[in-house]
Amino acid sequence: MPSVITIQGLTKTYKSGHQALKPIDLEIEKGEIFALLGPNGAGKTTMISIICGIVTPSTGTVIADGHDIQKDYRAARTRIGLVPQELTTDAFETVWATVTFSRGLFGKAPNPALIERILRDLSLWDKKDAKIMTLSGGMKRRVMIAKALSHEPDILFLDEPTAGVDVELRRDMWGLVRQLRDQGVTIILTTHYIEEAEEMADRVGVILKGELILVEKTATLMRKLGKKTLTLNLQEPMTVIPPELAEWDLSLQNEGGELEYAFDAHAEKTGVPSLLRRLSDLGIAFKDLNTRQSSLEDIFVSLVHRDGESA
Ligand SMILES: Nc1ncnc2c1ncn2[C@@H]1O[C@H](COP(=O)(O)OP(=O)(O)OP(=O)(O)O)[C@@H](O)[C@H]1O
Repeated sequence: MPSVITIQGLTKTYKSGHQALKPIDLEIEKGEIFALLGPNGAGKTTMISIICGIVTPSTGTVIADGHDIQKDYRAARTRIGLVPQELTTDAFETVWATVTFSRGLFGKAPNPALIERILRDLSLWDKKDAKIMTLSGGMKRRVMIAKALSHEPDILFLDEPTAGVDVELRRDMWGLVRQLRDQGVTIILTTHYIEEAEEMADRVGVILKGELILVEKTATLMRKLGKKTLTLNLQEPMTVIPPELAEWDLSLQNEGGELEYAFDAHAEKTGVPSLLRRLSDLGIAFKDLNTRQSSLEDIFVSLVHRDGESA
């Protein structure tokens, strides 16, 4: 896939002296959904703001759809739609006026048919004459998306699109993002909801303390770093793990009622059959067993943890 955004050696040190971004190199592929995942203060908004021309980088370059975001700002910015975290819309305007005005800001000719389609796609059509202040929080978020799409960008940035929205609206947003991707829009979203990245993104970038520590296809990441857990529901609770089982990475859960074994599902020898044989030899009976693939959340927590240890 050709890349639609090329970031090279991008850094940002704020006037306060705080280095929000360490040198970042990243290619965003055309038509992908890329999730930038990181805890609060990791540098996600800083990175997006630089690409969208709101914050000036300290060093480095960003090329968006063939245009340097600093040297060729207007051309680059026209290709990009931004849905910021904060609602930045005039409360007294109507939905129709504010979305139409946004398109005009990019010097594009009026296109009422397009605005109508965007509002219909976002289920905002019956609110087109409503003043922004009368809308619910979820509706206001949809208006922010409509504004960002009004000038027909090829690249859409969504900064924490579902922070603080209810589960239903989150699902709606996900559906909408997929629909946009199917129309050929490249989507970059920031999130600290792991579930969102796992569910939505083709690729994930993990940013911690201004450093992009990992970029990987979501599926590869899950496969590579993912472990499996085997849980055995014991017939009789255990107080300690017998020394005969020391060679397996076991732990007791639920007051000794469950024996858990964490293993690498891709290893040639998982250790599962030999564990089950040994349990049988020791007369340890279980009522039920199940295995669970570790989620992106487990992976993320272990990465953050690892980073904390090395810091
Ligand atoms: N204008 C500024 N001046 C000085 N420091 C700033 C400025 N803006 C952000 N920072 C700092 O840079 C770091 C990265 O902030 P940024 O907003 O990019 O993080 P984030 O990953 O988007 O976090 P969140 O998920 O909370 O939005 C933080 O430590 C923040 O305090």
